[in-house]
Amino acid sequence: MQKIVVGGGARLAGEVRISGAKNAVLPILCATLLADTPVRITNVPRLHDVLTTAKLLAGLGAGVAHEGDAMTVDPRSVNSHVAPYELVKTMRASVLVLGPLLAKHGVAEVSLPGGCAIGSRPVDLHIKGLQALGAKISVDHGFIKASCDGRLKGARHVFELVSVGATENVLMAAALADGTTVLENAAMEPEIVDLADCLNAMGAKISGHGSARIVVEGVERLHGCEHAVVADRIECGTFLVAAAMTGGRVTATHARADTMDAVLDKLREAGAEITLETTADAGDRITIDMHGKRPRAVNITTAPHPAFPTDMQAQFMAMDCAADGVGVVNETIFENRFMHVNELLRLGADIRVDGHTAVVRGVERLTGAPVMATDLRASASLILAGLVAEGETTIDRIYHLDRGYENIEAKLSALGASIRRID
Ligand SMILES: CC(=O)N[C@H]1[C@@H](OP(=O)(O)OP(=O)(O)OC[C@H]2O[C@@H](n3ccc(=O)[nH]c3=O)[C@H](O)[C@@H]2O)O[C@H](CO)[C@@H](O)[C@@H]1O
Ligand SMILES: C=C(OP(=O)(O)O)C(=O)O
Repeated sequence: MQKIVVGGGARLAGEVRISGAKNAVLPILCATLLADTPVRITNVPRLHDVLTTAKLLAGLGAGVAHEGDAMTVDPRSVNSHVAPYELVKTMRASVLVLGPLLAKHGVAEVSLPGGCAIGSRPVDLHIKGLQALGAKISVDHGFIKASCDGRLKGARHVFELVSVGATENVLMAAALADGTTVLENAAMEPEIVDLADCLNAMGAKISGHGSARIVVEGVERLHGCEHAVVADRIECGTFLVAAAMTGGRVTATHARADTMDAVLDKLREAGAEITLETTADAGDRITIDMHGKRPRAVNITTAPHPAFPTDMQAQFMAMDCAADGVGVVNETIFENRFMHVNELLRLGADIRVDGHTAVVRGVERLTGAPVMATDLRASASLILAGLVAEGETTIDRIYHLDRGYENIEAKLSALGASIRRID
């Protein structure tokens, strides 16, 4: 099994190009099932999760073609409505074919995704939202079985909790429903905005996306379009934290600063100078300069967008481990998203966990050690800690990392990090 070896001590400097967002491209690829002509998606990151989604779509019968950073999906040949356990278990986002298959074909069978390392992750809110649009749904032998007579019907639906995936599934289904759907307490993440923008380019009539109230006037058909995936704010944040921890100066290009307010504010609080520049051909350029200083520890509380993202919690915890002072980290989204703590402790960190709160006392020096990645962002946090630890840190189970980071070792090497992949 492959591992990543990180040597500590280099101060990062240079430019890094940010890829398209994993959490935007996955729902968008599922949304292509709603169209009746081919959809071309660009700025597609090369990620394992994208390959899994391509396999899932091909398994449903869609034509899928890759060409550089573009993917074209032809949904006209779809002839199955089953998302099998083998694919869903490796990628939870597979459940996002439920709404599109149901709305377009009137029937869908999707394996229950189950939990994962970060928590139990139920899909009850997806099911309730689709039922509000008139779907008949049962859970049987580990599968969600959904059907509807004719078109789904527009309705007003209030989500009990803010859920990114449930908002996406119901939004996609509502796009082809008969009548108007109003979604209240909807998630406001930038990836939802990107999905809605893509659906609108396909002919949908969606407004209010990016707010907690989304209005969807259902249409009878959606057509192909070309859409460029929004920049990955979590990948970008991860590189900015790497620069902050190493006292470096790094410019992230092709980024979207307006999706990253909470993260940029916390980096400023940690002592970083942040400069933003909008360009015509390279998106936003976000420069972080620590002027060689060690970061100050910061407190963070994760919450739905626009608050601090749970997907950046592990990386900021890694920063606090090596920072000056004490940082308190509150995780309010997932019940079990502290799996990285025990691995960070192996590198010499000082962390006390009490329920959903971790108190992190920055230490002068972390020390390299063999560690194990437990989930995607935990893997990233271990790389970050390794960048400032004395000696070498070897990270096992890096397949998690390949789900969501495109070429992370090449991008970090280009910034001067000592990092390599070994078999
Ligand atoms: C592919 C993708 O975009 N993944 C992101 C998405 O995951 P995902 O869409 O799975 O996360 P949700 O926003 O749905 O989860 C938020 C909370 O709601 C709970 N919940 C969710 C659905 C449901 O039916 N019932 C329920 O109780 C979850 O257990 C969790 O506690 O948003 C998360 C929160 O920003 C991110 O960490 C993930 O990176
Ligand atoms: C938790 C994440 O992804 P997923 O929902 O695909 O597991 C993530 O991107 O950090």
